[in-house]
Amino acid sequence: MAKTEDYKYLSGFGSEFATEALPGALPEGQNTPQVCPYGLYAEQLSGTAFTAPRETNKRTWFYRIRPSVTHRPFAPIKHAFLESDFRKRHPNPNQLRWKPFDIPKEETDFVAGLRTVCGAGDPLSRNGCAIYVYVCNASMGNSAIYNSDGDFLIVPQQGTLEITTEFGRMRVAPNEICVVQQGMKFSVGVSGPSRGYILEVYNGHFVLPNLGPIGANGLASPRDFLTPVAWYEDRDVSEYRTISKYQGHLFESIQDHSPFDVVAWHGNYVPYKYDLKHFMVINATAFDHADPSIFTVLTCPSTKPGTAIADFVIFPPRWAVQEHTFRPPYYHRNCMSEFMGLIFGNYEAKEEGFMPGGASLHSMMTPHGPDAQCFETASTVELTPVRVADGTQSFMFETCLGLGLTDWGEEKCCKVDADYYKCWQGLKKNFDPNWKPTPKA
Ligand SMILES: O=C(O)Cc1cc(O)ccc1O
Ligand SMILES: [Fe+2]
Repeated sequence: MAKTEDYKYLSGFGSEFATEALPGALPEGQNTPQVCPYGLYAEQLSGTAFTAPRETNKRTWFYRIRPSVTHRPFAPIKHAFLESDFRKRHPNPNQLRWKPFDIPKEETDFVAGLRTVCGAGDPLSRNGCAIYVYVCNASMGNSAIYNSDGDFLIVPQQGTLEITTEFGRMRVAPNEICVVQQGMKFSVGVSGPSRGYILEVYNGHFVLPNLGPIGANGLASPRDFLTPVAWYEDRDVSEYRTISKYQGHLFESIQDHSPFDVVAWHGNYVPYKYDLKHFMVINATAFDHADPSIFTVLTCPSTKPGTAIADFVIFPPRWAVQEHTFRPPYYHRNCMSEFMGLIFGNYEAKEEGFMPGGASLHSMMTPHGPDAQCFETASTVELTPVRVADGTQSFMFETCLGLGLTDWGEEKCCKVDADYYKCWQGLKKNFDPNWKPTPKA
């Protein structure tokens, strides 16, 4: 296990980075010299079409000990809980809540611990998204994975992930998130029972949301996104396994060395992490409840303006100060699908039942909102300035797509809380046709 001082990062979102683990390993003035410094091979990883507009064009140049192509053929491997057919089951429009997902007792690494909960679209036409939980307790050892289908946004809930990538090493603890984009090889180390959530997008890459009238600063700041510095190992082993998730299925190929042999790289197509405590919270300071989009950390846009394939939204600790206002989330019906998870603490609209390591899903147009207990309290409480969500962190993956559940998500996980709907049944009729406004003093 690497020590804390071994983790070094470059700061910036969408930046052009250049980093070398040996001095002079990056060629000067060109990408593909006839012979690269130190006898390295040049290899480009493209994250967008060669011809994508300059503003969105993403690629990185690796200088590595051997090119990635030195592997034996891919062979399919089975995984009981990965699914990419989101129309297999009959649709279920109900509000769903899951109790905390179990972490297996038997040895399970990050890949074996992936479970698809729900999703939309498909990776072949590069349209859609998928939501997973991971539950594991063992490091990946001499194996790595890359996702040919899309980008992974990983949200650890329990246990710190030590992620070795071709770019370098990142340590990602609960209350931090990381993004490992399409095609980037990574291997996950853990030091105990670990659990978290993953949002996968097939369409494109995550970007920071536009700030509009907020101005040039606010929400997640570009400088707080961290990308690892170059790190390599020159390690020959008899069997190193590289797994590709390709068209929703896993394939493995064997090679005789570690794929983490990139001595230097430069480019703007990179993995990154972000600590949620840096989020600069903006919210209503006079009255009413601001829509949760005000808490968007990252968004994967669709081609429809302002409409996301998926947003990653958090509910961070903050002050609530609104006057003459029902402060918790309002009751609503949304044209988008909302999947929520809880990293720690509790969520203001549901003090009970929604637990760390569990989840909820409120699908398109399915009504939801505060439970009966929350409504009673928030309708009568004195409206002094109060801290909300202190010591807590919940989040939402919100998508414009309809989400289909998997067998594991709806049944095999055995965590669906059949009593969820009851939390709203106690909402009373308070209507009084003779009601009169209280005279102002
Ligand atoms: O449903 C939820 O709990 C998420 C949510 C929070 C909020 O503050 C406003 C709308 C909304 O969907
Ligand atoms: Fe909602």
